[in-house]
Amino acid sequence: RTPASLSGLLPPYDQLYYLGVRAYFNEEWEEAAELFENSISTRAALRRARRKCNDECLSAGVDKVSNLDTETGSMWDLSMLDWVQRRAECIRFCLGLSVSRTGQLPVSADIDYEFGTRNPYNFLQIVYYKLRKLQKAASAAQTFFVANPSHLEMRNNIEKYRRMGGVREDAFQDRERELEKHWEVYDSALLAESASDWLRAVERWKECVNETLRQTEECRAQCVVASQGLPEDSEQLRGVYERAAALSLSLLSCKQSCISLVSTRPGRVSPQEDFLPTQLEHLHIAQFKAGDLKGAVQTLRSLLLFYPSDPDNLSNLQLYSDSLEGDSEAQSVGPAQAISEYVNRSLLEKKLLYYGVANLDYNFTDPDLWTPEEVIPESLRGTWREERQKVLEKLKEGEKVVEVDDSGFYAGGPVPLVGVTITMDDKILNGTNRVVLDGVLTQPECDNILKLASTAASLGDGYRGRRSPHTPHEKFEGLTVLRALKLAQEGLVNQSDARLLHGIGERVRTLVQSYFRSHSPLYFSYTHLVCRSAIKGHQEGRLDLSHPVHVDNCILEPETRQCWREPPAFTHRDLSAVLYLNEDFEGGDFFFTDRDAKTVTAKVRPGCGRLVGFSSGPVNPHGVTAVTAGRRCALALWFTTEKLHRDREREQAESLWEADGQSVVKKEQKDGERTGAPARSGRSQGAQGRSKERERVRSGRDEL
Ligand SMILES: O=C(O)CCC(=O)C(=O)O
Ligand SMILES: [Fe+2]
Repeated sequence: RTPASLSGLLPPYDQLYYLGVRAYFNEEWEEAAELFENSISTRAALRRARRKCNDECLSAGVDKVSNLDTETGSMWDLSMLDWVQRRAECIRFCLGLSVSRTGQLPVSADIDYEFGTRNPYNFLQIVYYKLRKLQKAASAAQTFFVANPSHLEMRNNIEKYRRMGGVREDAFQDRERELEKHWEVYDSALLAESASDWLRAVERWKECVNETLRQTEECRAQCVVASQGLPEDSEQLRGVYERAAALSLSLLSCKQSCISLVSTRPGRVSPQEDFLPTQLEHLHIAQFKAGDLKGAVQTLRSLLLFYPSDPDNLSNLQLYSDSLEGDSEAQSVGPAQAISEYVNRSLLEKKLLYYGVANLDYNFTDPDLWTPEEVIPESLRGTWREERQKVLEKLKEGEKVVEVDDSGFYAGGPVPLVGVTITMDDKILNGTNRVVLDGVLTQPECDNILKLASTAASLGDGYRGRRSPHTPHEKFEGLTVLRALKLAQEGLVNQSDARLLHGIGERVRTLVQSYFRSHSPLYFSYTHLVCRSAIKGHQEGRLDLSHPVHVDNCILEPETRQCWREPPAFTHRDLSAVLYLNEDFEGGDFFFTDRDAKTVTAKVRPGCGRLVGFSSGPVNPHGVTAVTAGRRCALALWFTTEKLHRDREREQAESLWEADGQSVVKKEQKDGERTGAPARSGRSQGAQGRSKERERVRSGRDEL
C-alpha cells in the first residue's frame, strides 16, 4: 500500500520517523508501529517515484551531453548548464505529481544513517514484541540483524523468537532482502563452485552479474533525482555556471560511488574490490569448467572491456579460441550486452567527471580499479597514478593477510537446537569458519560425562597414568565411545552415561553441520573424551603448552606458512569441534593463531557446555595453554565428508547397542529425561518451558 497524506502526495518520511520515535518513548506502541511502518513504506514509495521520474526524464537535454565531449572552456560550462537545467525541470515537474513539496527536500545525514543502518527495524522489533505480534517482531529483528551482524543481543533475540511458540520459520525474513539479492546469489555461486557444480555456478554467476547491474542502475537513478534537491544558494558557488557544473559533478560522482555501495555487504565497511570484473572472472572459469567454451569466450570479452590489455585475460582468450578452432562467434546470451553498455556509459561519465575535477577544484575518489589512464586529464595523471599504486599495494597486502578457506564450509548457518546460542562468530574470533556456541550441555550432563571419565581413568584406559604426549608436566587420559560401552557392559560404568557420550556426538554433528552449512553429510571421523591434569610440583616456570599449535588436517610449517596435507596428518578431517565439560582448573585456554603459529587471533575459556567449532584446515591453527592446576576435560570430535573415512569403531558400538535390542536414538532421549536435560527439539518444548522463556524477557532497546 502506498501511504499518502490528505493531498494524496507523499509526505516526508523523516517526519513520520521522528513521530514514531516519540511515540515509542511514550510507550504508545500501536501508534509507534503505524508511524514506523509508514515512514518505511513512504521512503520506499519515494524511491519508486524517483526511479520513475528518472526514467521518464532520461532523454531531457540529452542532446547537450554529446556536445560536452568536444566542447571546452565556457562552451563546456554552457552545455553542461543546459543539460542539467532541462533534466532538473523535467524531474521536478514529475516528482511534483506524486510527492509533496516537503517530501522532496533532502533528509538530514542523521536520517540517512538511521535508515542505512536499518535502525527503524531495531525500534520496530521492540514495538511488535510489546504488541505481542511475534511474527512481525521476529522479522524486524532479522532485518536489523542482517545489517548489523555483530549485534549479538539481536542475534540472541532471534534465537529467543525461534524458541517461542507461535513463531513460524517463515517469520525470520529479511524485509529488505530485495537489496541484497545479489549477495544471496553471490554466496550460492561460491557454494556451487566449492562443490564443483559448474553448471550451477555458471547459472548463478550470470544471475549475480545481472543482479549487480540492476542494483547499480537503481542506485544511479536515485542519484540523478536526489541531486535535484541540492541547496540553491551555496556560498562557495559564485556564478550559475559553477553551480551547474558543481551539481553535475556531484551527480556524476554519486553515480560512480554506486558501485562501491552495491559491492559492500550489509553490515560491513569495506566494499568487495573490483566487484563486476571479479564476477566475470569467476563466470568465465565456471563456463570453461562446464564445457561452455563459447560462453567463456564471450565472458572474457566482457572482462576485457574492463581490462583491455590484461595479459592473463588475453592468453586465456587465446586458449579458449584455439580450442574452439575458429568457431568463436559469440552467441548473445548472458550479460554481455548489459556489461558493454555499463562500461561505455561509465567511461563517458568518468571522462566528464575527471574533466570537471581538473577544472573545478572538486574532490572525488574513484571506486573502480579498472579506470583507464586515457580517461584521466593530463594535469591529474601524476597524482592519480600514485594513488592507484597505493590502492593496489594495499590490496596485495590484504591478499596476504586474508586467509581463504577452500573447505567448502560457510559459517553463519542456523543453530537448530533449543538452548544453544552463538557466543562468538568469525568476526569476534578474527578468522574464517570458527564459532563458539554455549548451552550445548546442561550441568547434569557435564557432571555425568566427567564422572564417566574419572571412572574410566581409575579403571585403566589406555592412557592412565601416562604422561601427556605433548608435555611432561601433564597427565593425559582418553576414552572413546566404544571403550565406554565395553565398560558399561562389564557393569563398571553406567550404561546411560555411555549412551549420553554417544548422543552428545550426534548433537554436535547436527550443530556444526547446520552452522557451517555443509553441503554434504558429515560422518564422524573420531571422537575422543580427553582429560589433561597438571602434575603437582612440575609447574614452576612452565613455558610449554598443553597442546602445541597445530592444524588438525595438515602439518603446519610456520616458517613458510605452508601446511602439508599428507600423512601422518589426519588429512580427511574436515570439521573440528571441542566440547568442554568443566572450568575448575588453571590455564588450559584454547586459542587460535595465525599461520605463523605465534600471533594469537582469539582465545576461548572452556566451561561446561561450551563448544568451539572450526574447519579443520590451514585457516585454523590452534593450541591449548598449559594446564597448571586441576584437571581439564573435553570431548574432541572430528567430522569428515568422506563416508570412506567414517569412524568404524563408533558404528561397532552402535551395532552392539542394536544387538541389545535397544534403538540408540530412543534410548538417548529417555536418558535425557531422566537426567533432567531439556528436550532438544523446538517443537517438543512444553508450555512450561515457554512461559519460563517469557519470564526471562526484559524490556529494553536491544536485548529482550
Ligand atoms: O582440547 C582442546 O581445547 C583442543 C584439542 C585439540 O586441538 C586437538 O585435540 O586437536
Ligand atoms: Fe586440534
